[in-house]
Amino acid sequence: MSREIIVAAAQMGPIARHETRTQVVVRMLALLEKAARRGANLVVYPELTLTTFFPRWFMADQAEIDTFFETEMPSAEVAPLFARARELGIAMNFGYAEKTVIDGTMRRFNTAILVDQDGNICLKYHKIHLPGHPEHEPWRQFQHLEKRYFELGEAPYGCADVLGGKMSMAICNDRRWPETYREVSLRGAEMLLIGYNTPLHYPLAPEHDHLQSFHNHLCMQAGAYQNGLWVVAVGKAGTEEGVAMLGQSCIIAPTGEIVALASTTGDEVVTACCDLDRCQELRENIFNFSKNRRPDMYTAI
Ligand SMILES: C[C@@H](NC(N)=O)C(=O)O
Repeated sequence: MSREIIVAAAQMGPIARHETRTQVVVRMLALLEKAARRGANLVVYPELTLTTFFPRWFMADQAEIDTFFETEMPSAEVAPLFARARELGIAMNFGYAEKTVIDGTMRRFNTAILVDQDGNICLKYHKIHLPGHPEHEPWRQFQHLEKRYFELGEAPYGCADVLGGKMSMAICNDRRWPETYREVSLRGAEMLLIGYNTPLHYPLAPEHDHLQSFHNHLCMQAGAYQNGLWVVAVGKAGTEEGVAMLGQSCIIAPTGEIVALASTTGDEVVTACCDLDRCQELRENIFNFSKNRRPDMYTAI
């Protein structure tokens, strides 16, 4: 089997609060068709793809909060996306807010799924680094209440065999942590799929606002290179409900080079042919873990 796959980063422009899941799926389908015309085998969408980034609002009413959550996947609204991707033989990754019963308890997670080319969900991930704050903080221009609306994921990063390669997922803030890349790399991942929603304004350190796109690429390019894996990073971009969100969705080679980069902040597909064997360029050389890594010396972690 060929180790080259064509990957599409399907950036989404803003999604308004009033937009329905059905309207969003129409946009996702348009991106899927565009990716298919470019021969894509895998399409990657943003974090919380199906709705606006609702943690920007404080809501006290759980029934209102739950309108942003999915209780089944594929839901009736998302089923046409699954059906079309399966028909085209395309695997996909997207994020959504998940409400699910585990051991008799209602749980809520910021979730990503990997759907294989036959339409089966082969990997699910619950975000483990939840940014923001749990209480209403009116001094902020907008809220970031992920710590209020979601619970921390309790399972480590997973890895699945898809399209002849080993794929892992992470979500948004996870990409800033070096442990994320090392964890998935040690678990064998050759490609890491990341969706994000990143406001350009960071209320805790506004003096860094101008560095958002630099920090975005800095951590992912370093993570790709230091672990010898492909990174596919896809944002929900543009001005969403008055909040400017980072675009710059990209595909990064194991060398750390950006090989595809979105140039708008709207719905846009960028593609790259990714040879999974290129991971060996790093893993057999400078980052040959078994030969050169010194975990016995890293006692602080
Ligand atoms: C602010 C935060 N957003 C997110 N959705 O996790 C990040 O980009 O790190």
